Amino acid sequence: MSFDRLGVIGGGAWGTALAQVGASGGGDVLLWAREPEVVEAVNSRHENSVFLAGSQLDPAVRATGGLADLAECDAWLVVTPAQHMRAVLEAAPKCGRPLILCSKGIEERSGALLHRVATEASPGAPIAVLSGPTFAHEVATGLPTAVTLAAEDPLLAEALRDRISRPTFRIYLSDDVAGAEIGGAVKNVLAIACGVVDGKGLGQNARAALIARGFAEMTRFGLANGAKRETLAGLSGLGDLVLTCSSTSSRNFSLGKGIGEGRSPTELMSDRKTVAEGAFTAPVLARLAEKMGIDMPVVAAVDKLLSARANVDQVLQELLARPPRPEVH
Ligand SMILES: NC(=O)C1=CN([C@@H]2O[C@H](COP(=O)(O)OP(=O)(O)OC[C@H]3O[C@@H](n4cnc5c(N)ncnc54)[C@H](OP(=O)(O)O)[C@@H]3O)[C@@H](O)[C@H]2O)C=CC1
Ligand SMILES: O=C(CO)COP(=O)(O)O
Repeated sequence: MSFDRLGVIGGGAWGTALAQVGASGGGDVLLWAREPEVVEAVNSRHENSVFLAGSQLDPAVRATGGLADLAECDAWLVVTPAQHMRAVLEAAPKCGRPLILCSKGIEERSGALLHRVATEASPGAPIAVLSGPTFAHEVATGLPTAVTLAAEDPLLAEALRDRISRPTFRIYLSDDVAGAEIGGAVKNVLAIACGVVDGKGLGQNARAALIARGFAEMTRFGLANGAKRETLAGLSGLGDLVLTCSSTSSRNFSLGKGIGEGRSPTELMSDRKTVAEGAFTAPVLARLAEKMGIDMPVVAAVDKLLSARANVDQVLQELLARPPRPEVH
């Protein structure tokens, strides 16, 4: 298996940063973006001034607005927002190229993890998942980063790793596709909660407690959905949780911070062009947890805040009034 020419589906910050990684080792990359101004900026000025301003791209990254052009590529990195992945893959040519799913979320209407969505939209395509603590702007400038690449087929995983990894973009392999996806999806919801704590001025003790208790929720949900404990404790789970819960560089954390400062979630969401995936994952995750009988109080609190069924003081009071329980269960 060799993947000389990579396709990237999605011209947001992360798709653009991954395109840069894919080109930095000397291979060609074709980036599909919906917006003509992104295609034009990448092809004529080697930048994506809309979603990743300030990063100079390798000239080997070319952009297109035509999904059909991806048929020329040997494998596709799929980097659309989670809720748009199905529609974009359904519209893409059906040529069975390996798909590396790089988005983080759960499909709202089906409750499906993204590898299931991709399997349904692109039947027969081999699937891998790339996830981890990866702010796009840091990756695009070549700062050291490590990720999990999960695939059921070890030969596919190794071939993809050999094509994509760089000294500053280290790839650790796994066979736990569901585990890699669940960590990335759940941490976005927990990052909103940590942003609320910051915006409300609840202190760093509270944030650390939320990260640890949030990790317990991620673990319970993951284990009930086929994830391995060690994947959840690795880069794509705990690693990404720590990154996203500690920085205003995170869109999810910033959304939560705004809510904690007293702004309305609807107003905050309508103002944004970039995606805060946790806002779409929270309702479906809360619904799945309730249906499966999995205790996820922080996720439920974020869902209530986003849907304006409760305010910050009310969810805080509810969380603090929960009966005492053993830490490990
Ligand atoms: N940014 C990051 O640091 C990281 C992001 N991710 C994940 O990558 C995924 C993409 O995020 P990111 O690159 O940051 O996105 P951005 O917020 O930077 O950009 C939004 C993206 O959404 C696309 N989009 C908007 N509406 C649609 C639609 N109807 N159909 C298809 N695409 C649409 C935009 O395409 P268009 O240009 O055509 O408008 C654009 O590519 C998310 O799941 C995110 O969680 C993962 C790791 C790191
Ligand atoms: O997934 C990310 C870092 O790993 C990016 O986080 P945000 O989407 O919250 O910005």
